Amino acid sequence: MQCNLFEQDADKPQSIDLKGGELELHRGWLESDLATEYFNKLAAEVDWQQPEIWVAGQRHKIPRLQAWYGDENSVMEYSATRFYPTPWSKELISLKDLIENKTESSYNSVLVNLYRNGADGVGWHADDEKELGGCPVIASLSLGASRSFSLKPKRGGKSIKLELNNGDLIVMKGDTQRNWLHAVAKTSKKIGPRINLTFRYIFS
Ligand SMILES: O=C(O)CCC(=O)C(=O)O
Ligand SMILES: [Fe+2]
Repeated sequence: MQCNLFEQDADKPQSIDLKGGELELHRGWLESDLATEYFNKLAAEVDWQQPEIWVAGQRHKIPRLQAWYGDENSVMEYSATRFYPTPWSKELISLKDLIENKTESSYNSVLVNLYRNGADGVGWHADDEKELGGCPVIASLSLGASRSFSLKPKRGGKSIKLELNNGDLIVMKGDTQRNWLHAVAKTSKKIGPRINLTFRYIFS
């Protein structure tokens, strides 16, 4: 068995080695009781919507619920739809402040997704909209049920799968959005709801 020469520092994120991308993983960044408290508050209070998008000439409801919060000027385009942010709630601004401190980056908006069960997911995509700039830092917090988060190189090659649990925080940065796609696959497993928050900085 190979031993780790360095003691894991609980405060230090794990760096996932992506060729042409950077990903930080902060396991259990929020302690599980606190993460569950945030989950419950957000599930009840977020202004959940189920937007429709165009896929191959047809309108479809996205397979999850979604909401967009942020500063007034952080307007976002996603799958040919414009999203105007709802003003920050108390919980969301407190999470934003904590995550800004932790990740030493600033954010002016957050996309919140609710995966109601295993039938909800998000297909392969990159968060590479022009409003996010060339090298976006995207901080992604997971609350509630565990789900598999996958990444695969745009040019083809091996994919990477991470199980994201209640309270885990990942940060995608550098060229990750330029070179990699990510997804949360649907699953037939009987699982409960999960909320994911991706904090972003929108240039307008
Ligand atoms: O739910 C997740 O972990 C990812 C969500 C995502 O990729 C997005 O909102 O752009
Ligand atoms: Fe994404």
